Amino acid sequence: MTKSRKLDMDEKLKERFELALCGSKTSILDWDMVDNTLYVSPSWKEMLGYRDEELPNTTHTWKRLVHKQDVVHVMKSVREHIKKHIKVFENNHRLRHKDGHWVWILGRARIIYDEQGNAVRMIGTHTDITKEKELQLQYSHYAQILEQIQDSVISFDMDGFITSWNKGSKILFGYETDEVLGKHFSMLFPKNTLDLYEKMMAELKEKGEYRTEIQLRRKTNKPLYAVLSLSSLKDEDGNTIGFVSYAHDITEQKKVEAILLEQKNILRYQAHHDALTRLPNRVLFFDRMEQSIRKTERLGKSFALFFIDLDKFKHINDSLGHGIGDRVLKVVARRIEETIRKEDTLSRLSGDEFTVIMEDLNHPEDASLLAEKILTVLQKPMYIDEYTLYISGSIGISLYPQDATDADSLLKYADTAMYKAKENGRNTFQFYASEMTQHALERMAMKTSLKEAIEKEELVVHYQPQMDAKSERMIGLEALVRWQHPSRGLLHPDKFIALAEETGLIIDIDRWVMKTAMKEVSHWHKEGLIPDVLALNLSIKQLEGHNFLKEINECLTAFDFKPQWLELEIPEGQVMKNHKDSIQKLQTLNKMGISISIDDFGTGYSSLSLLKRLPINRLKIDRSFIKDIPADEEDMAIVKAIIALADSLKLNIIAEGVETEEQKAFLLANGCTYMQGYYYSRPISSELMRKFLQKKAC
Ligand SMILES: Nc1nc2c(ncn2[C@@H]2O[C@@H]3COP(=O)(O)O[C@H]4[C@@H](O)[C@H](n5cnc6c(=O)[nH]c(N)nc65)O[C@@H]4COP(=O)(O)O[C@H]3[C@H]2O)c(=O)[nH]1
Repeated sequence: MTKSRKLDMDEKLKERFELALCGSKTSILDWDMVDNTLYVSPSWKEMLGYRDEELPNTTHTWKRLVHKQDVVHVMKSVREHIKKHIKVFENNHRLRHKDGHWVWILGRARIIYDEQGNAVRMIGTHTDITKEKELQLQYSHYAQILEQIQDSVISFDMDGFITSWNKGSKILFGYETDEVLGKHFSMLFPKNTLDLYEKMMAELKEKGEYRTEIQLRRKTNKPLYAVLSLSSLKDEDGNTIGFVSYAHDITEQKKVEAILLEQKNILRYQAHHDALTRLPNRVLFFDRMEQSIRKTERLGKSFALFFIDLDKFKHINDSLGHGIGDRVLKVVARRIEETIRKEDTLSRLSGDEFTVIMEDLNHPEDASLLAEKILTVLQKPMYIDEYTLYISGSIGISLYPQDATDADSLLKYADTAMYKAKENGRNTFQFYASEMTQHALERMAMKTSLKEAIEKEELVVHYQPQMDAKSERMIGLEALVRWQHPSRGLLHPDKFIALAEETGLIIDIDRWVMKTAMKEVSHWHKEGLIPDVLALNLSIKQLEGHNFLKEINECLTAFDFKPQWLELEIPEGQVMKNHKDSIQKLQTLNKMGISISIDDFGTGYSSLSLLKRLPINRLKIDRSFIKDIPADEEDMAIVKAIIALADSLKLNIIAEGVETEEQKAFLLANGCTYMQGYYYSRPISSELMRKFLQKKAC
């Protein structure tokens, strides 16, 4: 082959090479080591921002552009390749671009040796790997940052198994990498929070991220609170391939917060409480007043405000000193606190002035009962050191909303009333509206005398017959209590039963009526008279009493009274509030053969389901529905509906308050044959009833 032909071929080969590499980031270099010339393809110069003619094809060109720091290791690699220590030359180095920035190059080449084994030529490629290098550097920086940060960064796969664990995680959780890789991420959560963990993972999977403040678990089990951020890890196509967790330790911050909160609470407590008695002070008192006003207004109820001032407290302070005075105030605070209910608020306004907000007031008289109790506990002797002290208080009471609807006025009025109480001789209470005091005092006097009435046997039982209007035959009699008051004459139950119920005296009254009536009726049976069934009014309080079943059994035995002679009437309004225990008792009584009837039926809105559950034999139509028959069509419709209801529930029915022929006729026409009322007889004394029965027997 001629020399010119060979040169031609070389040129063509180079051209093909150039063509093949065109479009890639790779250029050719051909170093003739004998004459030290360097051929570089135009794309090489282009890669560095130069036109072909701007750079001479000499090794000097490369030397001029290479980074000083890289020259040594490039040349070292070349030498090692020449010596055949490495098969292929491969090296990364930087060349300066015309605009000054550095281009990272991957150089690959091979040495060509002549027959004597001398290196004569080195041919290879230069590839621009700047982007890859930058990415690699960036990645390595991120990896270093991740490794160095103090916070925990953990990744885990879709099934929750840990796939990476940085140094911060070791610090935070105390586990070495090999202790946790492949373990489940949930191991970092306290056992009692695993529910929370499940919820968190569900939300993370749904939304792709989750952030919370949470308690986590260290290897040592020492408390760890962290801000935990979780997010999903995605592949190039956006599919979730796992999750990454970032946890920042806030344990110390939490501790500080807890201390600050405690201090804040202490300061708040101090600002709202009296240091001596630990009761709410004036500030908190007004706050509670506002709350009570809002609540009471919403519920449409009322409350009472008590202003309590100790009588002659100054005297104790002056004569025995403030130390003793303070201890007296503490005792007073404790005694009042133990007397009021939990929902009431006792405050100390100043010195010896206390207030009580008595919530949820049903009757203003309840306030007088509490005032009386407070006065009583205050009067008990106090033993302080060697002293036995007797103190008393004066109480003023104002009522929301009757007296005023704002806190300031209520306090002012209670204060005014308290002064009136002092004027009236101390150790007493006074309502702001003076007629209330009168009323309360009357009721209290009534309560005392009612208590005595039982002991003094001032109560009497009257009986009212119950009739079968079809046959005009007597089917039973209802016992109704009366009070033979020494000064006020014969009092009917409407004057004292409500008070007896409020004070609990109803239990004693009902017990007394039960014994008296059973004894008398049993006697009549024995005499051969036929009183039939005795109906007794039963207060729910009596039914709820622990001994009620025992007491009834004792009466049955003592008076030889057959259970089927007895009927117990429970007012519908009280049945509604009844609970399981009482229903069981009624069932027991019913099984014994005692009848149960619902009194005043139609006034208490009892539900059908309750009626079905109760062991009832009879409904008593309330007399308010009978009163206006036949004038009131609505009442007639109600009575018809009650009769139909009793019919469908297979219950016996009786109407009370029957006074006229028309009422009787209406009831008979509509299927109610049993009646009770003035039409037949008013309630009469036992003496008259006995005569009535005797006449009937003849
Ligand atoms: N206007 C009018 N009234 C009639 C007529 N027929 C009967 N009455 C009255 O209606 C009341 C019927 O008793 P009640 O509904 O059980 O209603 C009773 C009952 O709920 C209660 N009560 C009476 N005695 C006792 C008792 O010993 N214990 C308990 N817990 N409550 C009792 O007091 C309520 C009232 O008793 P009383 O005043 O005796 O009133 C009785 C009776 O006198 C009538 O034709 N016209």
